[in-house]
Amino acid sequence: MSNSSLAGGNASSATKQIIVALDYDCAQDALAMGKLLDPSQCRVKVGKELFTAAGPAVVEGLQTMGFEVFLDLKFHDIPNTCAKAVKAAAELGVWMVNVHASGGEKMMAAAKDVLTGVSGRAPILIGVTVLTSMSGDDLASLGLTVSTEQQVMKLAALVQKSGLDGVVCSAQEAQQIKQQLGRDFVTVTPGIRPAGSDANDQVRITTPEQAISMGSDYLVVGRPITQAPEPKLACQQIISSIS
Ligand SMILES: O=c1ccn([C@@H]2O[C@H](COP(=O)(O)O)[C@@H](O)[C@H]2O)c(=O)[nH]1
Repeated sequence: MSNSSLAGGNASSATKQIIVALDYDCAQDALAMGKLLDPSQCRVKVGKELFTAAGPAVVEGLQTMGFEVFLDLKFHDIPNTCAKAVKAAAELGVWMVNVHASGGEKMMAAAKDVLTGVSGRAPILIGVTVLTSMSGDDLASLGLTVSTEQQVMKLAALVQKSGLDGVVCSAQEAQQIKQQLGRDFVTVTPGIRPAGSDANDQVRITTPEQAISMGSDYLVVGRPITQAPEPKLACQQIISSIS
């Protein structure tokens, strides 16, 4: 069974819906947080800061600890370069990888195509729609005169047309995406904030419970866990709140 067929519509009844964002500047801190977490209860995300600082070795280290890794590098380049980056990610054995939907259909289709030639289990490939840190005003400053919801839906449809498995979006848009693009189309939602916690630089936020009720498949949670006084407890509380 491919990774893709394990995702989407099945995920809401499965475990491991929490993806902890390990936004650190060195492998040591990321692996130390990994030791506090349980790979049978959550997945982890390696993003631009950690990967740039620590490279593929940190991905391998987390995999050795038993974690499935979402490599969140949001590739956005010409089709050939983007596809080769996705292939390199697949060869690292990551569980999920992403590209920016605004790279367009040709870029996304090339990224999907390259995975057919990868030996072993291909990663779930998703497209980033509108960053959860962005508001309608931010879109307007880019010359986009549509609402965030309209832009997310437009890009999500393009992601699906390009053959990818799903999208990164806010949980606020997850319900509409599921209604229009089908329940098997995966929704991965950052901007998760337990009630009372600081929004930081996030704009389109929901609580974990709201995200699940809106149909989100995977909830990306960083600072509410990694900067909590007791990260292990914070992670367990979020898992309990959606179980
Ligand atoms: O639209 C997006 C896409 C990616 N992210 C990433 O998710 C985490 C969120 O971390 P928090 O500390 O919970 O805010 C972070 O790694 C982002 O790069 C996102 O927030 N929004």
